[in-house]
Amino acid sequence: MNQANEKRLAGEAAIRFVEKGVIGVGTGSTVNYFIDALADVRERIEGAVSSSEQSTERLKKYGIPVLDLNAAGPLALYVDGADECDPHKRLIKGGGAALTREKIVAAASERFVCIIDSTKLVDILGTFPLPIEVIPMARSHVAREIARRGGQPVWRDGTLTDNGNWIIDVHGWRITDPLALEADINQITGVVAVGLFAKRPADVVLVGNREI
Ligand SMILES: O=C[C@H](O)[C@H](O)[C@H](O)COP(=O)(O)O
Repeated sequence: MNQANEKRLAGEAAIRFVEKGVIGVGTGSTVNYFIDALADVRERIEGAVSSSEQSTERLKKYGIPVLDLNAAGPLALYVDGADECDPHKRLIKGGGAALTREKIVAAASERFVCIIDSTKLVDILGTFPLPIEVIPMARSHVAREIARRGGQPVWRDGTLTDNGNWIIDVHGWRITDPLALEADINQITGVVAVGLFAKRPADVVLVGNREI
């Protein structure tokens, strides 16, 4: 099966987790399939909290109300894609630069259903360069701190996040202890968020329509 087909199946399969209330919605090409399927059951839900301007636009196109997280309160369900997923459901995210808002909505949600195609499954995280959102003036400082830890930082030149910040992608890390690395990077001054989801991994992973 091709990659796009697996993404579509995963997006559609996630609908079975949707109950009434407000749904947390992630970002990316796989989530776009979820939003398309969500449109068919929009009568069932009150609305969505979105993790990006991109997803907000798509949700609104279908007439799905987009709510502010502060107004919505804790969410029962968050559905999002990932760039890599290890056997413990820990993830690398942020290939689309939406990692910070994604982390916030995931943290505020009781259940995180991650939708991916099979190319995203790995034994050890790190083949996909690890995205880090940084305050622009801290870019060089954070890059030096990353290099000191053995990573190769590459500025994603031309990308501005929805929060007005920049992205550094870290190449060359074989992430054997994702929890420790996430905590360590979060301590670097100027880092807004790191695209490692180890403290808050997914609860359910759908690879195509197969739950693992
Ligand atoms: O910032 C983007 C997100 O973390 C996406 O969920 C991730 O990049 C996966 O995207 P896609 O479903 O397009 O492969």
